[in-house]
Amino acid sequence: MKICIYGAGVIGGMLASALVRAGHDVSAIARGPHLDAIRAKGLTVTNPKESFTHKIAASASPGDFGAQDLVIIATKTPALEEVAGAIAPLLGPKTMVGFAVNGIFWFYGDGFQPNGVRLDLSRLDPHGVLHKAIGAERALGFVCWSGGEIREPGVIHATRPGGRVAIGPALASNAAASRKLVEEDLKVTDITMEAADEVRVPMWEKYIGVVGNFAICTLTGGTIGQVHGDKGTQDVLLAVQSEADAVARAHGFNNTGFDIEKSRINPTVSPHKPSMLQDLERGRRMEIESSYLILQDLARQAEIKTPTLDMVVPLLVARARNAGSY
Ligand SMILES: NC(=O)C1=CN([C@@H]2O[C@H](COP(=O)(O)OP(=O)(O)OC[C@H]3O[C@@H](n4cnc5c(N)ncnc54)[C@H](OP(=O)(O)O)[C@@H]3O)[C@@H](O)[C@H]2O)C=CC1
Ligand SMILES: CC(C)(CO)C(=O)C(=O)O
Repeated sequence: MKICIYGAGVIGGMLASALVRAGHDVSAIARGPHLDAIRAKGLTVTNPKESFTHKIAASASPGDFGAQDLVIIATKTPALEEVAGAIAPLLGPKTMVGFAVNGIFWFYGDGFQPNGVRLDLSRLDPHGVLHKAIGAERALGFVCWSGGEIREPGVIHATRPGGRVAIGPALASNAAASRKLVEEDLKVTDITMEAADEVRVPMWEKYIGVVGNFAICTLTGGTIGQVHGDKGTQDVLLAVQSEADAVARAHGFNNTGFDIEKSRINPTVSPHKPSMLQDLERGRRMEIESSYLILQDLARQAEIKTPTLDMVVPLLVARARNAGSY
């Protein structure tokens, strides 16, 4: 397949490497020193056990590549509007577009209406450019559990080998096409790729699992292991996760897998700093809208009380603003 990775950072780079190894014709949209390094030395993706370097076509300009079978957008969400403005050359009539991003998908409310809740997700596509330039008809969610960091331009380090990605369509009418893509066409073996007919299920599962870590690691500067290792910070992060779980339940997602007692008994010992904290430390824009403000919106729309979130979010917004990251 002809696959373009739009934003070959941590997640985009890991996916690009797995897709090259599965035999696909992979190109990457990148920019700055990262682009220069990929062009000069190839894209290197390492993990504690392996290292792969791939010579792939890379450019800052989508016009260099033409229509693709699949485009996977793996930028941070604040860049999505800009990506929507530039993506046209990569799109043919049958191109599917995957969104490998954390948080609530911008298309969450397309073809989905929970009983009794009036959804308004306009915050995630304020000028409607994602709907106009890409559209829910060709959109797929890629929910990624792998983590890592850009070690230096051109070099991505994954915390561990393998990983898990759940892939599913924005619209239920595309479930069969999406399942075929995952189960027959992608042929990725190094990462576990699962087809999800309703991608909102793994979206909530992942989101509820990280929404507490993101905020508390970012506010404290600690790793996931550190914030879980302290009962006080763990209590706060689990309270945020419980509130997110309540919103998911109000939308009919009753089995996200979140269990407050299990989360407490098995604290994560990960030395990973979540991507949001990495963004803060590197002065990059943070995913405040798609990971936090939207959750408050959804909670209010569903009349769910979120007292912990309502204390944590203003602190996070202030932290991000003071660092120039929001
Ligand atoms: N990092 C992680 O461990 C994980 C991240 N995620 C999620 O995955 C998504 C992607 O995150 P991550 O991989 O960390 O992101 P990164 O910041 O590592 O990578 C994004 C890349 O896209 C580039 N980019 C952004 N806009 C453009 C543009 N207009 N043209 C060309 N290149 C562009 C960035 O360049 P530049 O640096 O110049 O902006 C950067 O190299 C996020 O939603 C994140 O929350 C999910 C699981 C784990
Ligand atoms: C790797 C993981 C799960 C850690 O919270 C993540 O999603 C991130 O850092 O963005």
